[in-house]
Amino acid sequence: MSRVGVMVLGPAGAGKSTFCNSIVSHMQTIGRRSHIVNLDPAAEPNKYEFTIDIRDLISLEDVMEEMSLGPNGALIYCFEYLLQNLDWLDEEIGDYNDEYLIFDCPGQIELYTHIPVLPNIVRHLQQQLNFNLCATYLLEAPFVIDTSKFFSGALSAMSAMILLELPHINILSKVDLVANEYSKRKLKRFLNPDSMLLADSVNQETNAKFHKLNQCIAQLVDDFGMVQFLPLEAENPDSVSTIISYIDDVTQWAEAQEPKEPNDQIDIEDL
Ligand SMILES: Nc1nc2c(ncn2[C@@H]2O[C@H](COP(=O)(O)OP(=O)(O)OP(=O)(O)O)[C@@H](O)[C@H]2O)c(=O)[nH]1
Repeated sequence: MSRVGVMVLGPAGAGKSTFCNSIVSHMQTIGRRSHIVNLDPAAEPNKYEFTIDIRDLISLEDVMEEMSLGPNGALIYCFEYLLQNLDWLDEEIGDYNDEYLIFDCPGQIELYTHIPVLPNIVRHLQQQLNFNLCATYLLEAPFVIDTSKFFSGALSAMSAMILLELPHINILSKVDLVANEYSKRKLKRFLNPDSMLLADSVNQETNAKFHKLNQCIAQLVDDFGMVQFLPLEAENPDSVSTIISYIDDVTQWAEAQEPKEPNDQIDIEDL
């Protein structure tokens, strides 16, 4: 039997850690055991204690100080160090067999959009540790409600989906912050939007020389089936429970598929 894990991804401040905590609260309510695996070497203290914490292996602060690196360089260093010491992760994950592992990932989206650090960790979890994984990608609803930002967010989500090659669920977080009626109506258009209509609306706000480009981006987002988002209100148990049942459905569906041939690790030089 494979283990189940959910990767929680998205830009800084999108609500990833809050969502991880909401998952743990929900699991406690339904009597299912779950654990947070913190993969952010610069994480702040969290409501629920991390069961597994990358900072026990390496911390951003130490790397910045000892290697005289800035925060971004130090983050990459931490992940390369983790990749070289995956036996640490194997040991930490050890016997968590029937339990639900929630991987709280750093907000620097370059780690899964530009360089193959997280993809390689994902491959390791799948192939060596027999994980059945699902990726969730959070974007803030108040940000995305501006159509041009919707496309930039959808493209970053798509980039993560392509690089990680996992069953993928898009989530619009902080929907409770979308307060007035006009914005709420607008938000509905983004949950299951018609990207071509959205492109028309961006076209009304942008210079004509960009219209063809807007149309192409909308087509791309449409072609990749990136247009569905689930609304999340982290403090609302019903909203969290709906998303978790989607995650369950998607992971069970993925498990039922034919196993893929193991890929080699992705090499930075190949990108
Ligand atoms: N109103 C509201 N605020 C939220 C929600 N989810 C998260 N927040 C707030 O948004 C802020 C950022 O949330 P985090 O969970 O720390 O976001 P993160 O994505 O883990 O941030 P990084 O670790 O910096 O990448 C915090 O102040 C949260 O309380 C939500 O559903 N509604």
